[in-house]
Amino acid sequence: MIKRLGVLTSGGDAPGMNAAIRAVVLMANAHNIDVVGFRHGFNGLFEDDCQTLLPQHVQHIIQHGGTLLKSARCKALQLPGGPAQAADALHRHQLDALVIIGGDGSFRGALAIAEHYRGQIIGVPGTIDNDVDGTDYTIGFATAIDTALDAIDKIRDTADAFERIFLVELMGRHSGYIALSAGIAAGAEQIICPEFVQLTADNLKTVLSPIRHAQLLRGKSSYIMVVAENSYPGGTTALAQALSDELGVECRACILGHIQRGGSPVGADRILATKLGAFAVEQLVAGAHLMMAGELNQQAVLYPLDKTGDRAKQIDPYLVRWQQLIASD
Ligand SMILES: Nc1ncnc2c1ncn2[C@@H]1O[C@H](COP(=O)(O)OP(=O)(O)O)[C@@H](O)[C@H]1O
Ligand SMILES: O=P(O)(O)OC[C@H]1O[C@](O)(COP(=O)(O)O)[C@@H](O)[C@@H]1O
Repeated sequence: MIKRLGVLTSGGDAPGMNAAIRAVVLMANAHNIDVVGFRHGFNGLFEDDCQTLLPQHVQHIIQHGGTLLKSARCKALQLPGGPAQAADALHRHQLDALVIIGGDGSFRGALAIAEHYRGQIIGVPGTIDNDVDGTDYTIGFATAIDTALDAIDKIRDTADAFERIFLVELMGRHSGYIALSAGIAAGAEQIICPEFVQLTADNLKTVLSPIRHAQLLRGKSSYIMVVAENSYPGGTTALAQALSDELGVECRACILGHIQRGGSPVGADRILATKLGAFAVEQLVAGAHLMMAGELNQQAVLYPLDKTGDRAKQIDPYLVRWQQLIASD
């Protein structure tokens, strides 16, 4: 029987986290469950930084980016004794369950706490990277794509005017979901992400040949390469320099950075966050433990928390083939 539950947002913030907090609080309220929100991710457990969350606290936050509870990465949880200390805090607050809104890193932290915690734990996937198994999409991904797209469209205007080659670096840590999706939607000539190729200074040929081919075919014209972060040693600026040296024309790098994490969540993220936040609470009430509330084929599903970081989810093979086809033309 759940009487009190804790909720926190952890890791990289993602648009839609507020919508997820709102859904958790409103669904808990419908089940007469009290909610305590911990601030600054897991740090809130160590620093006793928390607040009661009532329905009026989550009114009109669905449209806001960021997170009402703040987010952070937490070193203390990774120190020896950290998970036990975090579990003690949950016991002290008499919490029967904890909802963690974050990515697979946060879920690893949750699993570490679970070894010492007597209550139930459930995850809700919130990260712009979409690199979590057990859910087709993570909260924040759709908004990050639209934000990146808006920027790339603008870069296209200036690239067209100057007939320049641009490398636009997008986030994703070690996954290419954002780069592939935004690159496809922007009509980028090339997309470079870890799933396609591991680039080094010695194997630039795969990147150079399509550019040279396009130059032969079209002459001087704008050319946009969307590059997932961590795709090249030294980063995208170094890659732009290496390409400039090889091609003898200036290639410009644009690092989009944290802009991709901000902004009002798009409709798809608000809906996903609402569905998964509400489902997480319902499933806790039904007894779920060490699971993530995800969505597969439009169905809310439970997925084992310890499998969410397996990297089994594949980026769309059809779009990969499409991109390879057009990159060679
Ligand atoms: N193996 C682990 N043990 C304990 N805590 C962890 C572990 N891995 C991640 N965490 C916690 O989860 C936090 C968020 O993880 P991170 O990978 O940065 O973000 P995300 O949840 O978005 O993937 C970390 O700062 C850390 O406190
Ligand atoms: O804000 P920071 O700490 O520089 O982290 C940047 C990283 O966070 C992200 O924006 C989101 O990643 P997580 O959701 O896994 O934390 C990554 O795309 C990026 O690599």
